[in-house]
Amino acid sequence: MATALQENPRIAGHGPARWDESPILTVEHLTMRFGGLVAVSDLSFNVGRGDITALIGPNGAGKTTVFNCVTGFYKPTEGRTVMRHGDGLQAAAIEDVTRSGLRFSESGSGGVFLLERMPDFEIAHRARVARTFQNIRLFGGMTALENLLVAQHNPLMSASLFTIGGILAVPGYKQAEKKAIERATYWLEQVRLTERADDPAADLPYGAQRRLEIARAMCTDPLLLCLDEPAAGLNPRESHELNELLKFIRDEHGTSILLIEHDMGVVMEISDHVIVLDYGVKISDGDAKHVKSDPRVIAAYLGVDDEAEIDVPEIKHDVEEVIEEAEELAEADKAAAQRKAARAKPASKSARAKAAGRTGGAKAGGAKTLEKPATTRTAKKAAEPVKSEVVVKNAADYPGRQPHGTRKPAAGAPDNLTRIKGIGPANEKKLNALGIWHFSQIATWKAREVDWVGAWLSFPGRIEREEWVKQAKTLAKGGATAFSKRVDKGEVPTSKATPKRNRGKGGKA
Ligand SMILES: Nc1ncnc2c1ncn2[C@@H]1O[C@H](COP(=O)(O)OP(=O)(O)OP(=O)(O)O)[C@@H](O)[C@H]1O
Repeated sequence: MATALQENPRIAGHGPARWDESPILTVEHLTMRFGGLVAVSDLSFNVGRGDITALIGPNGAGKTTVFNCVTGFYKPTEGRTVMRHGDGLQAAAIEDVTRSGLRFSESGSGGVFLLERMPDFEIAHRARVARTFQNIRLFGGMTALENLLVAQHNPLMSASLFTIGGILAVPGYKQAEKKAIERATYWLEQVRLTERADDPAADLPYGAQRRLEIARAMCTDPLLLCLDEPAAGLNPRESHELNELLKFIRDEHGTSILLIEHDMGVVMEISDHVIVLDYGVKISDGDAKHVKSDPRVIAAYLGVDDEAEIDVPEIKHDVEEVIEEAEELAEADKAAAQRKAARAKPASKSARAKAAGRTGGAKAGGAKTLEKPATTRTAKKAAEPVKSEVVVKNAADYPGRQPHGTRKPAAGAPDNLTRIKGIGPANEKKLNALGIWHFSQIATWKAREVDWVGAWLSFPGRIEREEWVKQAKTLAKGGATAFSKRVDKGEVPTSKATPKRNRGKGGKA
């Protein structure tokens, strides 16, 4: 059987691996339905041999579903997933296996494996695809070393000839056991856990448990390592160490890596190839540089919680432009107000007396006078569409109507708009620049305002899909949504921490 190292064109000096020329994994027209829900729709992509490939996308985009299909945890509704050992596309061999109804064919150092036809244990041990999970799944009561030995259960069982050969310590078994311990020791060293080899896995710190999971997967000697959010919960130092570990696995062992990750720092730094999903559909596919500047990716990420981690110069430019316009306007208004004040005559005696009378009335009448009902004129004014205080130069270029915005938030404190699902920190900045600070403002938007904002933020339709207005109505009344509760619990990173005392009413941060 060829090792990953021998198969890696990067290491063999054949130049950089190109995922379409030398794919280790090919996903073709993959569709996964759960009842009426299409979690993944007609998805195709290649994972390059010896590459680190990242699968990214907003929450619910379908990433884990793809992983579950590739690793045999789900049987896809439609589509073909091919794992290749050995060089080249092996197109003829793949067609032969597909037609024959077999699950795989192996020849010498090569082989093609139709993963959708194989059970998960066979995908792991025969197709040599290993995985880790979003939630750590170590054997907590076993030591770190034992976890790595259990991962090698298969070769040990084969060596014992599936009999009591292990207990009798037949030579083949002894040799296999020695190899298993050597491999486990090697990987413990690589993930810097040698000192903790005899500690129960559950006693290890979180970051160490994540590394141990990767070590355990590597003990199965995979050609493709699938990692589901390996950086989740890691601090910046641990994330950096993870990057180094993954690059080491790729460069020194030639293992191809398919990675789901929300941490864009990790994705952009180490990925050779990035595939972006949104609502189960591929929206971008290329190297990190290409994907980072793809407008479809920017639009998709504008709506999610971790968008701040994406470097999107286009947004910065937009925001700066709008803020600049707003500042110019404010300056002009201030100058006009000063000119008007200078021109104004001092108030007449009768006007002063009238004003004094009103004040006196208020004092005498107490709350009744202070809570004077709105006049017909003010009520009428409130019903009319109000011209926004924040003027956008090209407002007319967008469909619909610019919503009313105010230069300053009421009572000096804006709401935490990122408590609305679909508004991330970058969007919040753009909305603030537009004078939108409060849930109550978004709650008043009608279809025309939604159209305008959708076009201005460059993602038509998204606001309706995410139901910003509905969420804003609930939040404006001091209620909470399932998403805002997750933000309040700190499960979703946002631009600012929501203090506990403010989580109820309005959720000001
Ligand atoms: N077993 C299942 N049964 C029903 N629906 C499911 C199942 N697994 C996933 N889904 C749905 O499929 C969609 C995609 O989910 P998936 O977990 O693949 O997304 P994801 O991109 O991995 O999200 P996240 O980044 O939040 O982990 C979601 O709408 C989810 O609710």
